[in-house]
Amino acid sequence: MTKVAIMGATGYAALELIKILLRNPDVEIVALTSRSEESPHISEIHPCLTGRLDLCCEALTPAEIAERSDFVFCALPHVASMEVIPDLLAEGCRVVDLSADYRLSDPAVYEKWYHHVHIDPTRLGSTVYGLPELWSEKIPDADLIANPGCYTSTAILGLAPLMAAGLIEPTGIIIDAKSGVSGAGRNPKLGTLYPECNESITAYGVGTHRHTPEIEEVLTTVGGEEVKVTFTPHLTPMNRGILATMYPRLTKAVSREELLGVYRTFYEGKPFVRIIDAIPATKNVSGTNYCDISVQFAGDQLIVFSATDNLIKGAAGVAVQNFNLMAGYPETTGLIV
Ligand SMILES: NC(=O)C1=CN([C@@H]2O[C@H](COP(=O)(O)OP(=O)(O)OC[C@H]3O[C@@H](n4cnc5c(N)ncnc54)[C@H](OP(=O)(O)O)[C@@H]3O)[C@@H](O)[C@H]2O)C=CC1
Ligand SMILES: CC(=O)N[C@@H](CCC(=O)OP(=O)(O)O)C(=O)O
Repeated sequence: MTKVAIMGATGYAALELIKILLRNPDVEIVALTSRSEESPHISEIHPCLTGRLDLCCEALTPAEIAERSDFVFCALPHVASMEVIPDLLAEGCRVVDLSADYRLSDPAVYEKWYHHVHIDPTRLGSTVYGLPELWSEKIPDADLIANPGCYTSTAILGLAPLMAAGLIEPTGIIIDAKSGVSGAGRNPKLGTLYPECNESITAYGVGTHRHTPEIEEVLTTVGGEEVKVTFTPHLTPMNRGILATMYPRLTKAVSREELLGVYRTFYEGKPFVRIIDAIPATKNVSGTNYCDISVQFAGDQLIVFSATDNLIKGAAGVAVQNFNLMAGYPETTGLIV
C-alpha cells in the first residue's frame, strides 16, 4: 500500500487527483492539507466525494505530512510550493509538484516571468520535467517531478514530434490557445466571475504569459535549436478543456499523411496521445487523460491542433501518470475512464 498526501486539497486539481487515486486499490490517501484552521471534512469542500473519502483537510507541516505519507502531490499555487518542497524532500517524501516552481531551469528566467525570487534555485535545472511522453525513462527514479503546465503540455505534445524530426522552423511558431475557466483555479477572481467570462472570449497575458518560456525551453531541448514562440492564451466560457491551434513553418514540403505518420511513430506505445484524422475538440477529451492531436493544411500553411482537459492531462492526470511511474504501478492505473 502506498501512502499519499495531497497539499492544496480544497482546489480543483486536488479534487481530480483524489478521484483518480481512489481508483487505485493499492493507494491510501492519508493526509489532505488546507490553510484553514477549521479542518473542514473533504466532503464539505468537494461534495461529490461524500461517502468516498473520510478525511479532513488539515493545516499540516511538512514534517507532519512526512510522518504519514511516502508520496506528496503538491497542488498549491506557485511560490507556495517552493516554500514546502525542500522540507518535504528533506523529510524523505517523494513529490509531484503541480505548480510551476520547478519547471524552468534558470532562476533568472523564473524571476523574470513569475516576478518572485526563487528560494530553492539549486534544484532548477536538475528537476525532472514530468511529461512522460517525452522523458518517461527519467521519471521512475526521481524524488521530485515538475508537473507541466496545462497550456504547455498541450502545445508541446502537438509540436514535439515535428521539432524532433527537424520538420518545422524553431522560430516564428504561433500558438493560439483557448482554456476553460477552471484553469484559473478555485480562488475567486474578478475575471472568472460568471458575468465576466460567460458568453465572452478574450485573450490575456499577451506577450507576457508565463507558459511562454516553459514551452520554449522544453521544445529547445527536444529539437536542439533555440525555439521562439508567440503564445496567446484565451479564456473561453466553458468549465474545462484546452484547444491549442498552432502555426509552425515547415522546413520542407511534406504531405499531411506523412506528417500524421511522423506523429504516430513518435507516440507509438504512448497510451494517452491519440493521433486522429478529424479536428480535435475539447469535448472528446473532457474528463480524460487523453491528448488528441491532428494536422491540416490551409494552402501551404501547416496547422497543428492539440486538445486536452486542463485539469486531467493538463494537471492531475499527468501527475498520477508520473506517480504511477515513480511508484512502479502501470502507467495507466486509475487513468482509463
Ligand atoms: N487548474 C488547472 O487547470 C491547472 C492547475 N495547475 C497548477 O496546479 C496547482 C493547483 O491548481 P488549482 O487546483 O487549479 O488551484 P486552486 O486555486 O483551485 O487550489 C489551490 C489550493 O492551494 C491552497 N493554497 C495554499 N497556499 C495558498 C496560497 N498561498 N494562495 C492560494 N492558495 C493556497 C488553497 O487552499 P486553502 O485556501 O484551503 O489553503 C487552494 O484551494 C497550481 O499551482 C496551478 O497553477 C497546473 C495545471 C493546470
Ligand atoms: C485559464 C487560466 O487562467 N489558466 C492558467 C493556467 C493554468 C496552469 O496550468 O498554470 P500553471 O502554470 O500555474 O500550472 C493561467 O493562464 O495562468
